[in-house]
Amino acid sequence: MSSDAVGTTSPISSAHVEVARLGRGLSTLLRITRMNLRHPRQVAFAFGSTIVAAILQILIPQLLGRAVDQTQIVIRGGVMGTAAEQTLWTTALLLLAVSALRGLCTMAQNYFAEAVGHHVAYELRLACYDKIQRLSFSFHDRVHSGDLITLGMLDLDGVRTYFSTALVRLLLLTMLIGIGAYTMISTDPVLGVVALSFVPFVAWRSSVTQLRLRATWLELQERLSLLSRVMEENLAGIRVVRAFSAQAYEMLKFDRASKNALDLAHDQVDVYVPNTSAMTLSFFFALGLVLLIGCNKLIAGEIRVGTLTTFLAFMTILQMPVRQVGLMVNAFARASTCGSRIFGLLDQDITIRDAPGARAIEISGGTLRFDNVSFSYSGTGNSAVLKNITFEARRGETIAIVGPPGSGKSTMAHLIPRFYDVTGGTITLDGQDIRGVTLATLRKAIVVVQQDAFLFTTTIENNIAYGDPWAKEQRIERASESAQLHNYILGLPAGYETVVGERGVSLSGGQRQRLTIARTMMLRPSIVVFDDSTAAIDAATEQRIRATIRRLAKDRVTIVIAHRLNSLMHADQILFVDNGEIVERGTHQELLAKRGRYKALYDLQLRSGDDIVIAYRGAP
Ligand SMILES: Nc1ncnc2c1ncn2[C@@H]1O[C@H](COP(=O)(O)OP(=O)(O)OP(=O)(O)O)[C@@H](O)[C@H]1O
Repeated sequence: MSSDAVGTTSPISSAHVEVARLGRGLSTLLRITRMNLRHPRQVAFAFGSTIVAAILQILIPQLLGRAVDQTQIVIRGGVMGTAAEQTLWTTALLLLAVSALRGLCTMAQNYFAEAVGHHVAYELRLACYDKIQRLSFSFHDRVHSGDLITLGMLDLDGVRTYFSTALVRLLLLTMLIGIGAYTMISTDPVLGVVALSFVPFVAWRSSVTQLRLRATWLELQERLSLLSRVMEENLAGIRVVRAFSAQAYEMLKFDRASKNALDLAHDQVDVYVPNTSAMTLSFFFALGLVLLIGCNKLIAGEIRVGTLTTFLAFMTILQMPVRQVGLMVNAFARASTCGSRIFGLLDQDITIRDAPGARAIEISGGTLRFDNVSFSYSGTGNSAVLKNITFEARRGETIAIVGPPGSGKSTMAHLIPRFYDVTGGTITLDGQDIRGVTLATLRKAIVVVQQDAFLFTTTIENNIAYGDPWAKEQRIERASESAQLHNYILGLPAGYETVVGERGVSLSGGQRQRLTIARTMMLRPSIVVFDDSTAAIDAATEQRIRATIRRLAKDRVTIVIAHRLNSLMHADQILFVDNGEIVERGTHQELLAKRGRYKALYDLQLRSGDDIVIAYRGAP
């Protein structure tokens, strides 16, 4: 048990953890900064316009002070007054020009800073999407798709805003506070210190507020992600929900998740409101003190009205940036957390990939061989799902796999296109270990027709031609004919142009299956695995598809996984799998003659109405 778990963490070890976390945070920020710097022109324009905007902003209080002094001289009148009137006009025009120019510079700063952020977000979005396409199935088994969507939306936004709200703001605040403090203290040290007295307090409270809000914000993100997961699952399983009349239960689940998010939103208000008031109070307190001391100094003739005006204007100008120190600190912290999550995904090891020097697969005889194959999802020898599987299938042969639910049939199918890698033994295709050939050529040669028929939200034609988008119309039609779908499609008002999928025409389970079979037939694979893919099809249609599959099986290896024995009786070899092992093998006749598990299942299926699972258990 770790020391953390028993609550005896030593201060030294927790300090190490903190240092390690800080190191990781810094390296993440450096990595994001490097990505920003890959856009040097926009970065230079953003920083350049920030520097000019800051200098112009600092000029404004000084021009105001001068204008007030000149106004006093004008009011006094006389020759001096007439001369001052001219200068006052110049100062006023200068003030206008400086303000306008500062506005333009701030616009340029925002424009270029946002542009840098958006470019970086675009690059990261593509990199993440590309990585998700290539990551192994074992990764997708572990990570919920809702979490990946959160990563794509919220975390990317945290990195996108890093340049504008952290780096550019750091430069702006350093210049404004630094030059502002220097100008005020060098003009009048006492008044300068009093005027700046609110800065440390506001900067501190603003940082604390933002960091506390951030902690709750992260928690809120977790809770919102849970909320979207609940919603996603509800929508995906809407038929199950309705069938079980579980709306009230689902509503309760959603309400609970929603309430959790609401509680946290209340906590955020509790942090935000008192701290904002304290910051405002401290600013006005400092402003009052400056007025009090400034007026005394004015009466004593130590400073001019213009100087006091400059101080008050400086304070007003500084107030906003100082309050934003917290936003800046938060932007650094947010970018560090969001960035580390994104880089965590990008740095994921792709376990299933081309081996160094992998070559394109060469199909000659088209012989598939499992040699003493074992497999476990955890990657270790423990809890093996498959044990010592050995069989061979030659071109033109059909191998059928049958066995109780959970016995490992689909797992066997998933090992052939390397959705997972074997943990022991080898799988070869024409003598080439499938781990030594390129994945792209392997997966063109081997296609698995899955149990759940997934369709994209596009036309029937595009769905069928998914593996070969440039295929000619006749080929698409031939594929759908062989899947017994052509006549049905012609009967639809838009024919092959009918949009299917989530927002399109609904197809029945059987029609969806036939469409995926047509999609597979387009690829002309050397090995095709039908993973219980005719389960949702009525017996008559299944028989017609089976005839087609048999015709197609002539020049390829066909593997059929099915529970209905009439789908696989014709196979050249039937493997009866139980608990990850082949317990019986042979042709239909041979297996019947053995009078073992297969025969028991066959007898049961002859007597319609019995439960298939009883037969699996009731082996003689
Ligand atoms: N992605 C996965 N991660 C971990 N374990 C898994 C995964 N997929 C399947 N399993 C486990 O592996 C075992 C074999 O599953 P598999 O899907 O291969 O069985 P099957 O014979 O095809 O079952 P069915 O006939 O119900 O489709 C089961 O115990 C299952 O729980």
